[in-house]
Amino acid sequence: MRNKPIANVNADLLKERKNCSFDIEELTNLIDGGKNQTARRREIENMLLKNMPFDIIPEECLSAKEKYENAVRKSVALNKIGVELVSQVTKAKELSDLTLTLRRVSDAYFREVTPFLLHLGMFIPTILGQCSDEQVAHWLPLAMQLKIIGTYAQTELGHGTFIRGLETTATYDERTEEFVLNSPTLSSSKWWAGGLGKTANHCIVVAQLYTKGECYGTHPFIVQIRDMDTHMPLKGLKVGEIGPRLGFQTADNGFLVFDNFRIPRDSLMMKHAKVLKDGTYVKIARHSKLTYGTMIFVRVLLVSEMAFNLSKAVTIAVRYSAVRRQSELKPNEPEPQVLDYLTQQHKLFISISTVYAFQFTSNWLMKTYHTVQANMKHGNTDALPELHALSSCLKAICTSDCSAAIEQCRFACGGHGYMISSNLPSLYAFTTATRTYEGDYTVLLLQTARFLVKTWEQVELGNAVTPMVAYLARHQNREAWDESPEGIIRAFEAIAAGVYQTESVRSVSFGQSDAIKDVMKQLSDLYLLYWSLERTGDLLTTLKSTLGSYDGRVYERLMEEALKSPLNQEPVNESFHNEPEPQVMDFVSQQHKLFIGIASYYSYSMTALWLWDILTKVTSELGVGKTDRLPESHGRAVFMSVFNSEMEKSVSSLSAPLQAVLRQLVELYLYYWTLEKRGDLLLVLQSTLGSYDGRVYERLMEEALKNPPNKEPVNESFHKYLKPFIQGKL
Ligand SMILES: CCCCCCCCCC/C=C\CCCCCC(=O)SCCNC(=O)CCNC(=O)[C@H](O)C(C)(C)COP(=O)(O)OP(=O)(O)OC[C@H]1O[C@@H](n2cnc3c(N)ncnc32)[C@H](O)[C@@H]1OP(=O)(O)O
Ligand SMILES: Cc1cc2nc3c(=O)[nH]c(=O)nc-3n(C[C@H](O)[C@H](O)[C@H](O)COP(=O)(O)OP(=O)(O)OC[C@H]3O[C@@H](n4cnc5c(N)ncnc54)[C@H](O)[C@@H]3O)c2cc1C
Repeated sequence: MRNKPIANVNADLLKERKNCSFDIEELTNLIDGGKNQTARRREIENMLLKNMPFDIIPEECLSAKEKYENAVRKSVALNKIGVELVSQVTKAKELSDLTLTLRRVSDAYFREVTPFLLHLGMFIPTILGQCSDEQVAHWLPLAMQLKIIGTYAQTELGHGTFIRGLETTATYDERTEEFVLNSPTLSSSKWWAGGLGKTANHCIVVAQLYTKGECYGTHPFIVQIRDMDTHMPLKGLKVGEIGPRLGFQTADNGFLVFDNFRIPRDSLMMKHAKVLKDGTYVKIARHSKLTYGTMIFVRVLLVSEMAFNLSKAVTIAVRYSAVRRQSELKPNEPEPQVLDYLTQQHKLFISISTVYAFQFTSNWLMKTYHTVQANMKHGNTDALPELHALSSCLKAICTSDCSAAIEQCRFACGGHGYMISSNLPSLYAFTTATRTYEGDYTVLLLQTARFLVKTWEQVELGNAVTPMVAYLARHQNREAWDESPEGIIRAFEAIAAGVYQTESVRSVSFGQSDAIKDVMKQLSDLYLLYWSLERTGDLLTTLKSTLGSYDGRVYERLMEEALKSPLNQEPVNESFHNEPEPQVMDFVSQQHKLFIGIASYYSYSMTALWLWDILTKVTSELGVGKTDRLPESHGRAVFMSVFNSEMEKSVSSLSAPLQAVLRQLVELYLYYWTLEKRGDLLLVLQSTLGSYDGRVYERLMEEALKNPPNKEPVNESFHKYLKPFIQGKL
């Protein structure tokens, strides 16, 4: 059943909806994956609407502590319903649909995120992907029913990207059949894990595994960190909240430090490697990077997360643009809806098509992920490198594009878009973090480049490559392909666009009406055209250069091109008879280049005169050999102040017009360098990362320890909500 129409809807919005060229319900079904899925989603939404507590005071008006407690209160209520619903599900497909629906609907209750995000998004997937069958049988029911609450602690103060550089150690002690966890340095402190600060009582810890005196690299361990009854941190651990951040304010991201903390041998997640009782290390995995599996899974998830978050932002911006009227186009006529401005449409429409590009690609990527997983169950890991490259690339691009597009949506809403209540700032804060976490943007693109370069080598050797990269061979036959980074990136953009094109066409090819097909085709074309224009430079398949041609016929080509110029098609241009061409001096960009040169000349001359006076004094006092080069900013300050004061002294006797010109030059010099060097001018950095002494990790930890949530070992929401929930008494 469709949702009931709401009374008192803005007339402009009603008008826009009336103008829609297709059946909205049909598109809704397409997005949900079918009529039944739409009906099921609405059923769950309605049930949650009836049972979930809403905020009385807006989340953003609460203190950090209250925000966290409020988030726990709502998470517990949501998870109670979620656990109940999950227990009724029998099929894997139903479970994944349900999880997706819960994830989507949960956003109605959290402007920020739930402290359970890592439990659901990484703890459970890691149990599934890294535990042996017996371990899954033990841990999964506890995690699914939220009898335990977990997180994923891989990143440390000193290392996030370079996983092999992690410093936390897990040393096997065969006498007691335990691993001993240690954080040997400050930089080895675990940092960032969501839910770790106050909420989780279990944690997946990634540590360097040592047994019989040998290091076997990083491995995941499942570790209890807090007492199940009192919630107090266990002995041998220091755990807390890392402090305020741009977004994720209710995710209680935490730190964790180990001091000879002992855990049983079977805490090692043993799907891909085991340590026997006597300390013998046994490798099971056929591929050395299978322990990185959860990261691939979350990167795949993030493509759909970006589609969802951008869809919210662009819905907000489009609706508001229909309601908002601004500016007088014609006297005495009503102000137009801002949606009618072409420039506004330019901001919004590409975001709409991007949402569909992401969603279709995400559906396809998830299917690909499951196919590769199924093959790996039978021992075939051949497709893993490509899945890694593909998920890395798509995750990097979609998270980056999504936060940029949300920023555009905010711009499209003018000043009101800056209000927290518009939800656009929170959406931006959430998505901009995704560009960094689960693999930094640049780093992941470099992983993809590495794969492409290797593929390219195979192509050159004439070896077969997978269908997804077969175009590399096609390119090679047609023309000399540019193997520069731009060329590689361009090739991957072509893949992403290709997937979208084929998937969107495939998805709309059955059942759907012509009206929907038309709209989808338009969106698809818009996405392709937009990016073709954005990346015109990358799309030029030859260098298109007279100077860089393969045959080196530089002068011949220059002349050939010159003769093609339309100006050369007539011997005398009509401007000879009519208006003269402007002098280049009249172009502002030319003035920009020249005037600062003139101002600098005066500045240097004045400073030179002044410097000459003091030079002898300085050299005799310090000795020429000992004087260091002046830092750039100091030099610039000298130029400015001398120019300013010396100019004042010298201009007083000059005529008024010349004085005015010279004063303008002083101002130009000062303003130019103020703008050029504004970064250096911010003297008070107020930053843990940018302090003069470089004590980055010490300062991060000092700040974290000052954090109010760390003043009490157990937050009261544990006794009020978490404990009764975990113990089934709520
Ligand atoms: C209500 C319902 C809710 C439902 C859930 C909702 C979910 C919502 C979604 C959000 C979910 C959770 C929030 C997440 C919060 C954030 C969590 C985190 O950030 S966890 C930490 C993540 N950390 C990273 O991603 C680190 C990034 N670094 C790396 O991935 C790697 O270190 C590296 C790839 C950069 C390099 O690794 P390294 O070991 O140094 O590799 P080498 O250079 O030695 O070798 C490269 C070699 O390995 C291949 N490789 C690398 N990675 C993989 C992989 N994952 N799989 C397969 N192969 C891999 C690579 O291709 C090279 O191969 P060669 O053959 O040698 O070329
Ligand atoms: C909101 C949020 C939540 C998080 N949650 C978790 C969590 O739950 N669990 C967890 O374990 N972690 C978590 N993280 C940590 C996250 O995974 C890391 O911050 C991320 O992987 C980036 O690593 P880094 O911080 O070490 O950055 P760095 O690697 O130090 O990056 C700094 C700069 O160096 C560049 N750089 C680094 N290496 C290279 C290279 N090889 N080539 C070129 N450039 C390079 C990067 O591009 C970047 O510009 C979270 C982070 C955030 C922001």
